[in-house]
Amino acid sequence: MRYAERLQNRIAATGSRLCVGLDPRPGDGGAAEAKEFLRRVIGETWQHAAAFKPNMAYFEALGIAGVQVLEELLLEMPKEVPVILDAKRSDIGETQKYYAQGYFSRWNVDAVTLNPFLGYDSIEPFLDWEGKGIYLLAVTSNPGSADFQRQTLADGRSVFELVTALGDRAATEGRKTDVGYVVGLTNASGVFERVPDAPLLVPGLGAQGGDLAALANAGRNAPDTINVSRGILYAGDDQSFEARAKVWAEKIAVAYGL
Ligand SMILES: O=C(O)c1cc(=O)[nH]c(=O)n1[C@@H]1O[C@H](COP(=O)(O)O)[C@@H](O)[C@H]1O
Repeated sequence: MRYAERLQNRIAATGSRLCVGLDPRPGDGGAAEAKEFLRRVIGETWQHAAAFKPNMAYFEALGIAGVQVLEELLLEMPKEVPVILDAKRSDIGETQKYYAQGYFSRWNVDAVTLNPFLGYDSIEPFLDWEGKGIYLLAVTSNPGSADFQRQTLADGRSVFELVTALGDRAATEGRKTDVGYVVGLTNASGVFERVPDAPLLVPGLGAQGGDLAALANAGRNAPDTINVSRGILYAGDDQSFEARAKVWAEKIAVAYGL
């Protein structure tokens, strides 16, 4: 089964497009504390999760022990929930082969985020993996997305459309891996309608203040997932992880008109 189909099935089974971001910020307890914390988060939220998204940075920051925690958690995660590894890798094709092998084969994650700046040959090592997906950074949620991504080219296209052209090329070539895009909710104005069919990973909700109204009436049918990390892990209210995930999943469903 292709990645997009698997994700679509998960969304249909749960009625949720919530992607639970796994970005731990432990105290003095370090990697061991992060592991126990994330075990609780995963155990309480998975039934409301269309996907989980661990971001490599938060594990690498804890050193080898942190990466080991990620490796162990990947083995423990409920098999029903696709895992998007947020790695944002970018390198020459020869090196990317090893990232692809590490993530798709050794760790067996379902999808990864990639930075497309090095062009098509840099993503090619990720394109022939049955059942896997990649998300290319198209319009990110930070203010700097205006520096390159939302600039307009002489022919009227936006720079991010050069990114979506890479996915179109992969589809035309009949590659096995599904190509989706990262579109930050905070900068999504005018973007959703230009990528009608691709699966989107949409961060920026919660702590970054993205407005779900940007999704309403977008008329999307693709298997999009909307990420919330701090809004579930560190909301600073007296709610459980489960209650927070449920509320976000419901808000997203309403915005999508599910
Ligand atoms: O690729 C991403 O997931 C990503 C892209 C982007 O444009 N903006 C963005 O915030 N992210 C990631 O999404 C998560 C957002 O976390 P919260 O702001 O805590 O919900 C972090 O892991 C970010 O690194």
